[in-house]
Amino acid sequence: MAIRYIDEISELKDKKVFIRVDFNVPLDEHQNITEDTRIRAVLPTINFALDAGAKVVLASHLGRPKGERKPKYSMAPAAKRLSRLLGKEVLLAPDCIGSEVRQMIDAMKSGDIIMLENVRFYEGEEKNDENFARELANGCEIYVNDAFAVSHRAHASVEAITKFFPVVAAGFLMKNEMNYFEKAMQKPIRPLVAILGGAKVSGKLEVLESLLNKVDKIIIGGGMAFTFLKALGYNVGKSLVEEDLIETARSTYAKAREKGIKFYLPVDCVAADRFNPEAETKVTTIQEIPEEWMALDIGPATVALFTEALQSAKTIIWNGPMGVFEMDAFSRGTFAMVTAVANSYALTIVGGGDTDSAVHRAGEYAKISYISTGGGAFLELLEGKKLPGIKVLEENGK
Ligand SMILES: Nc1ncnc2c1ncn2[C@@H]1O[C@H](COP(=O)(O)OP(=O)(O)O)[C@@H](O)[C@H]1O
Ligand SMILES: O=C(OP(=O)(O)O)[C@H](O)COP(=O)(O)O
Repeated sequence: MAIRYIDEISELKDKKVFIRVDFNVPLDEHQNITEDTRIRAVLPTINFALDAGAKVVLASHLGRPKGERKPKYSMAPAAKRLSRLLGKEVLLAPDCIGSEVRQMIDAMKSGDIIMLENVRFYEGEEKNDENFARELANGCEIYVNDAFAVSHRAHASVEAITKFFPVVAAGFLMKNEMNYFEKAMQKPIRPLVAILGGAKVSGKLEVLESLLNKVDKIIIGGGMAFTFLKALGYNVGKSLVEEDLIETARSTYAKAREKGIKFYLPVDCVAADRFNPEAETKVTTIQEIPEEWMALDIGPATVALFTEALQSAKTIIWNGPMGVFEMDAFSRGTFAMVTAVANSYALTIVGGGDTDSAVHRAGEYAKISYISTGGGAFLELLEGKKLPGIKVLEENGK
């Protein structure tokens, strides 16, 4: 079955519409939201429901409170920011289930909006517990999932809850995420180039394996490049290497070559004598990384090589920074790649929290075709997995 979207529901007026959003946003030590992209991203869905006269009940998690009610994980800052963005009062419920919440919802009028407290204050959420899901539905009549970033989790507010609604649909953010993903991966305009970086080799090797069946070129930068370089016999000093994955890296590289996929690895780097913003640094070739030093960014020759590799690309997908971009001394490679991707003529799709933040910091946000709100969810889609939250929408669609 195909997914039904919120604009295909015939009657929203006066209906209690439960919208699962992902307001898992970063907060500073004073509980101020430092980045509200995920809240802005669901405004079209919320506004659509409000304009249609629905009574909107929003549910989200924030952080990992592990089934306990902890004030620092309250949805209060998110509700406040949403209220400002909508220019409209957003009431924060004292909980996500229970009689008081139910009374608040029953008293709602058309065009009202309520934010429930963090669904992860209950263990039932992550356990995908049906009883909790039934309570969480709070007597609402229509379920909408617009929480792409958490759709890889089979949790109660994402999966089990759909059993308790006669009408189940997806929101516009979900639609965008799926559309861009399909454009890039199902029917890509070729050449399709994948750029992978970041630190988590273990998580990304599986992604890479499945990408071998789809892409024309692979560019590997960031920490994960050094496991590959070590597998190819280079001495990479103290650079990040996942020793137990060296064999897998070697066979992945060999498979790529067999398939005729161009596989780009760094040829030079910014090496440092320690993992510190004040470290002594120098640009070296990959062959010359000093024994006790570590590579924390790609070097200028690599930037030139990778930029050249992107020239002919018609579709680019990117996850993971090229270096430790949080420290100025090791940020040039990542920012140079942001520029190269932003100025290419390709359809460009970026996913992952750190990559997203690098694009924002470089001020190139507007030039990227699509920035996914999902990190883990985006990677699981790339791996070819069916996300539980999307599967239930398909099963309950049209
Ligand atoms: N050469 C490197 N050595 C160590 N860490 C690196 C290196 N390059 C990038 N990183 C780190 O990788 C982290 C991001 O990795 P990851 O979480 O896999 O990416 P994303 O969040 O975009 O999916 C960043 O914090 C960055 O500092
Ligand atoms: O931030 C999220 O995912 P991400 O860090 O993979 O982008 C989602 O809100 C999921 O959170 P979780 O990884 O605690 O289940």
